[in-house]
Amino acid sequence: MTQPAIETRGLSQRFGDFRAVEDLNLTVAEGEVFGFLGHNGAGKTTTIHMLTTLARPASGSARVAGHDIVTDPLGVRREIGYVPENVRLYDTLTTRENLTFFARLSGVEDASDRIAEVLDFLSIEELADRRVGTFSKGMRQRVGLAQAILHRPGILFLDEPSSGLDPMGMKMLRDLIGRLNREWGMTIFMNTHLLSEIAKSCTSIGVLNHGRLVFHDSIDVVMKRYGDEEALEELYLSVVPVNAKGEAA
Ligand SMILES: Nc1ncnc2c1ncn2[C@@H]1O[C@H](COP(=O)(O)OP(=O)(O)OP(=O)(O)O)[C@@H](O)[C@H]1O
Repeated sequence: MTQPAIETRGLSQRFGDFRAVEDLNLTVAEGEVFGFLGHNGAGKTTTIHMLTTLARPASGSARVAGHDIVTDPLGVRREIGYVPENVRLYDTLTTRENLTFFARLSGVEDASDRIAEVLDFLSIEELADRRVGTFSKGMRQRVGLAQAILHRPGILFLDEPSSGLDPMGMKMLRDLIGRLNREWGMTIFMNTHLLSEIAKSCTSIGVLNHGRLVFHDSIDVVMKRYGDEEALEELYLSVVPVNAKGEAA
């Protein structure tokens, strides 16, 4: 059996007395498109920060591509790509200059060939020699995605990739995620608020409520049990109770 792409055991994060992620036990198999769902402040970004080694957990452990996030963070970083919700780029540089800079930083060999390949894959050749400072959210996100996949990572983390995109941008992003998964064999871990995106893109889903995993199953099982996309909402509301103010309780 192949090792899981991601495996966490009792993974927890605290900020002072506040428990942002509590005792997370989660396995994501290789080749999955995993959708991580939850209300604002549920702990999704905090989880991604731990798994991408940007933050050290308070307790518990996790392995990403077989590497321990605490004892072997460089091993993890070599195997992953990460697109944060707000992609950080050098606004005065062009797309190509940004990508060249990041390629050098992460030791990518044959940087110019790799850059040409990702520009072509993402259909953004026309953005190559333009400064990114003037780009729309969707354009910036594609440059962020280009940066994240330059070294052909096995696992790609996306934090709220659909946020701020128009319907066309969302469709384009969904197609790209599908192609990265099918054609490049990437495992995708995606934080999202959007049930519709989960239904269209994901092979499995997890639901986080106030830092705790309250549901995890394959999309096939969910669809069989709940029928359609609307029923996903029913599932979500059944595992994340809502208080009188309409907030996750
Ligand atoms: N550095 C920090 N210091 C203190 N509290 C933090 C810190 N980072 C996150 N938090 C808190 O931890 C909780 C989880 O935040 P997180 O950003 O992980 O949520 P999220 O599920 O990604 O939400 P959103 O969908 O709004 O991005 C929130 O209550 C947040 O305010």
